[in-house]
Amino acid sequence: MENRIVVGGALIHQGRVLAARRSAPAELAGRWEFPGGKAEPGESERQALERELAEELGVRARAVARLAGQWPIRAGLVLRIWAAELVAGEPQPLQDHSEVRWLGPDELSAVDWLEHDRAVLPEVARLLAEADAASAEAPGHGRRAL
Ligand SMILES: Nc1nc2c([nH]c(=O)n2[C@H]2C[C@H](O)[C@@H](COP(=O)(O)OP(=O)(O)OP(=O)(O)O)O2)c(=O)[nH]1
Repeated sequence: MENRIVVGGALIHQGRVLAARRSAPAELAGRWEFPGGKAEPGESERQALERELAEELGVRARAVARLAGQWPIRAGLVLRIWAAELVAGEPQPLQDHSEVRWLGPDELSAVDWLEHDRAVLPEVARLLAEADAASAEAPGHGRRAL
C-alpha cells in the first residue's frame, strides 16, 4: 500500500510557533501537535497544509519549506512537517483542537507534544533563532514573518 502523507505545519509568526491541542480521538486528545492533516489524492503537501490550516484554524497561511525527516505514524501513514508563515487571520481552535498557543523559543517544551512532534523541536528552535536573527538585522528591527 502506498503511504498517505500527514502534513503538519510549524506555523511561525513574530518569533513564535503555534502549537494546537487535539480534541480527538480519545487516545490523542489533550496532546499538542503541529496542526494539519492528511493530503487528499492529487493534492500537493503545500496545498494540503494550507487547506488544513484554513479549515482547522481559520487562517490563511503559506507553506514555506519542508523540514528534514519523516515519521511513520502507523501502517500506510507518514508524518511530514513543513515550516509555514501566517498570511492573514488569528488562529482559532475551530476544528479538531480545543486550544492553540503561540510558543516562544524558551517555551517549546512547555506543552505535552505528540511523540513524533517532539523530534521536530530542535529544528523548530533553529528556525525561531534564524527568524530572530533576521529580525535583528532588518531595518528598524521589525520582525519578519519567518
Ligand atoms: N495533524 C497532525 N497529525 C499528527 C501530528 N503528529 C502525529 O503523530 N499526528 C498523527 C495523529 C493522527 O493519527 C494523524 C493525523 O490525523 P488527522 O486527524 O490530523 O488528519 P485529518 O485531519 O486529515 O483527519 P481525518 O479527517 O482523515 O480523520 O497523524 C501532527 O503534528 N499533526
